[in-house]
Amino acid sequence: MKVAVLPGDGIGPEVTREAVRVIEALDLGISLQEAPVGGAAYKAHGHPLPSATLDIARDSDGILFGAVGDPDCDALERHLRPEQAILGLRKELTLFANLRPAKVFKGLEDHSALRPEVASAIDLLIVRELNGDVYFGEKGFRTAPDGSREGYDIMSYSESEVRRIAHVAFRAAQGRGKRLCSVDKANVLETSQLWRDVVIETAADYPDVTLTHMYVDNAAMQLVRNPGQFDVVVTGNLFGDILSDQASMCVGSIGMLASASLGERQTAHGTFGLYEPIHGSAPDIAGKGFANPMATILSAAMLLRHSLGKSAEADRIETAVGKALEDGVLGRDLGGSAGTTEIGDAVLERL
Ligand SMILES: NC(=O)C1=CN([C@@H]2O[C@H](COP(=O)(O)OP(=O)(O)OC[C@H]3O[C@@H](n4cnc5c(N)ncnc54)[C@H](O)[C@@H]3O)[C@@H](O)[C@H]2O)C=CC1
Ligand SMILES: CC(C)CC(=O)C(=O)O
Ligand SMILES: [Mg+2]
Repeated sequence: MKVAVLPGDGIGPEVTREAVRVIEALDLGISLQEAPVGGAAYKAHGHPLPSATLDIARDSDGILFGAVGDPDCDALERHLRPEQAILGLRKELTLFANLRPAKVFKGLEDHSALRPEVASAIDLLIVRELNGDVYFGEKGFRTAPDGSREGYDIMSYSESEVRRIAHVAFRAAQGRGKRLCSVDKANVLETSQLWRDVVIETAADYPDVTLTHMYVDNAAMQLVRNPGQFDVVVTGNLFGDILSDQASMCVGSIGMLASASLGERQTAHGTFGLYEPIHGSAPDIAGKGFANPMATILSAAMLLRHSLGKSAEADRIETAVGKALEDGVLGRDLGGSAGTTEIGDAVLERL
């Protein structure tokens, strides 16, 4: 079993280190190969996603990814910016289905941005499309007829892109509470109208799943009003990006939400995928030793479950994280004082 480890920038290496310690402690004979990505790769090799890194990622059974993003690189041309590395990996490896589960761990109810009785009901899965939408459309700057500057990014989805993510979401709903809410902006956007039409067509294959639709502005509101109403949410790349950061605060912190990005490729052990916390490189706290590594540790659990066929070990990691939280091991993001390594130690002790 081969895992590519791409720590990236900012807190990426700090949180990835803790997840790697957890994987190593399980002693599963996994071979870990580290490679540079993001701003770190740009500084060392002149490109945020060097071809050698992409080869290591492609050649693995699964990828553990930290985060990319470096304020020093914000003035670079778009194709050289650190963020292009994660976009490039998702696109090059056809990882189109991003699963972002959000559930309140026991004991965290009081640490949510919501009232405890509202937060405690959260157990949802955001299925975010990852290969299309405005992130990958034609973009650029142009001069308007009056001589002023314009920026543009084309939003589009093809029928096949919507259909394949809809199938993933319906199947996920079948394995959970059998309720799927498709989030779009079909009252304004043609991209969303197509999205809605294709999701409705796909529903015919899943008569056991109840499908509803919600506009994204309402969904943002419902997520804080009554998040317990959601089981599986399927949405596009941009809306899913935003709603998942919002969901993270509903469960307590962005430092808690893990993710899996999957495609269709099967390996000898499971489905090939990339696993990363939903947060970014957090330059504001990088190097200070108090980034919460739990989202990355939980991402490692998803890696074991989906890509390496190690469900029992994934359960062990999730249980250990839950126990650490119940025992009051909380990072600063959750109102506690535990540092990055201390949180890693606490999870390891409870494995
Ligand atoms: N997949 C990726 O690699 C992503 C990269 N980014 C990049 O990261 C950089 C920073 O972006 P931001 O908008 O600031 O988002 P961010 O997610 O990095 O940080 C947002 C806020 O949450 C806090 N935070 C994030 N993760 C945390 C953790 N594990 N523990 C405790 N606090 C945590 C940060 O300190 C910050 O105040 C940018 O360059 C951005 O493009 C952003 C999101 C995803
Ligand atoms: C940095 C972006 C490309 C991605 C992002 O914010 C995310 O995937 O959550
Ligand atoms: Mg994001």
